[in-house]
Amino acid sequence: MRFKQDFFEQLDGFYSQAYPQGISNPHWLGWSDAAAKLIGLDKPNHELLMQLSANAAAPGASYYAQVYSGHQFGGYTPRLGDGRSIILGEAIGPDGAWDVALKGGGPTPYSRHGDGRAVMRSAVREFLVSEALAALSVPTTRALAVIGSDLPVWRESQETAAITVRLAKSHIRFGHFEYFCYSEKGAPDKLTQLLNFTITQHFPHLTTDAAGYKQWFVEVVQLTAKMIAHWQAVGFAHGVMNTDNMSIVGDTFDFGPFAFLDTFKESFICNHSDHDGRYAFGQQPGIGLWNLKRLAQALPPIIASDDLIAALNTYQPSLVNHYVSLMREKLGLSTDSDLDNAEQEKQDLAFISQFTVMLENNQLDYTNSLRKIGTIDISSQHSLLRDDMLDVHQFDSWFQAYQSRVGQVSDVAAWQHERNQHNPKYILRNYLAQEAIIDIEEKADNSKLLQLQQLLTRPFDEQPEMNDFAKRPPQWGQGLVMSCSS
Ligand SMILES: Nc1ncnc2c1ncn2[C@@H]1O[C@H](COP(=O)(O)OP(=O)(O)OP(=O)(O)O)[C@@H](O)[C@H]1O
Ligand SMILES: [Mg+2]
Repeated sequence: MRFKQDFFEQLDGFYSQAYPQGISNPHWLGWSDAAAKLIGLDKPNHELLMQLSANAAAPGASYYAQVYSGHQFGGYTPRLGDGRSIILGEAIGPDGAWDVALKGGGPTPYSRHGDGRAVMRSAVREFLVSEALAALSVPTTRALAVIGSDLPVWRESQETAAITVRLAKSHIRFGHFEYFCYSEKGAPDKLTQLLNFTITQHFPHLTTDAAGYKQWFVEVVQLTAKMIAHWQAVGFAHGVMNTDNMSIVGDTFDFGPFAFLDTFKESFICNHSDHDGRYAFGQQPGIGLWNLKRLAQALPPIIASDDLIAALNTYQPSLVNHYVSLMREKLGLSTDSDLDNAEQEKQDLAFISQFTVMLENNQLDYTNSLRKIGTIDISSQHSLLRDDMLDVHQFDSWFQAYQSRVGQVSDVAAWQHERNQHNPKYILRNYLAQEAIIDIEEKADNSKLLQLQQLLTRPFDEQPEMNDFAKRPPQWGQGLVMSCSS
């Protein structure tokens, strides 16, 4: 790894030095070749294992923990900071630099009462889902590796520690801006310094002046809208959308109790601690806006309020626009119609919503139902999807509208093939991750993890020998809810 240290060198006062502490008996549980490529690495080796398990120093690394705050479940916590994630620096790759962080690397000055560690089950889940989302083209942080150990850690019971090696274009969160607005004296200076750094590093096409700041916030709003549109389209519930888990570059960030939908359910809650459903699947678009408003509230010292409000007003149309275009690809709704764009979008959104309501009413699996679109011959009344319906009348009337919206399809096989490029066959279902974790826990066997990882790097490919991984969860794996004690 070849590092630069821009954050460390330019933002003194925005972090604390924090050295990771090694874990005993480190061993690779998983390694991502695709993530490795991003920072110019090839295959894992012993030297890297020692460095990334913090048993040896990584040449050129600085080791620091950033300070930030955040709104957690609606309430403001004035100081959080990296309590269990230690950044080595920005590793230089062929197409840009990536922060390398050891998540679970040991205590930092921000650990409060925590031990700075991550348990194996949560480290494995973060590793798998980062790479799975990337393969689905969802904007996300990446995971280079997950490293197991025999270091005991205590949660509800004794578990073992692991480290996820996270790669992020940036670790700057909405909460960084909140912290320097509310907690630091002379906030405008610090906020300006942070914003100038953010723009120079991550929005280099913008200028670091009033015009650039204004446009920057518009872009943050739109990147966030785009990320959440992807979540809604792919059926991903994040679970902990606190402002300290919202990345300033619009990447999915911090994987705790996340879940992909099995059965489609707007009110699906994946986080055991989320009693009111604040972060339920269907709430995510609204929470995205709520979080952007909290970010905007921290910015008036440096950006005019009118400009912030104008940018926030672009959120909803931008999210709808991205969501509808992703769903059009899934359903095969072409856009060369006589209607004007806005009217077509409105009609399509209503049509898509009828589709998801129908899935919910019929208690159908979201991913598998969409995948069946790729088996439909639009000129035929019969389909595998129809066979799944409890209420065929509702389906038939929806299908009639679908037929007229899709129109003539001259090459059915090509149309179906195209749908399969947008509707994954395989997602990281919670029960699959759980099976991989149980094998590691009980048999020290990571082969299921490796198999899953391989499978999920090609989620759109048929891979018929892996059919079992596309099945709905067995009884024990339905509606698994994860706790935050990770
Ligand atoms: N075991 C732990 N030890 C110390 N601090 C912790 C621990 N678990 C969580 N924290 C801290 O509590 C806060 C909220 O935790 P949260 O689960 O959102 O983040 P995280 O998963 O630890 O890390 P990140 O947001 O970097 O992915 C963060 O400041 C985090 O560093
Ligand atoms: Mg977090």
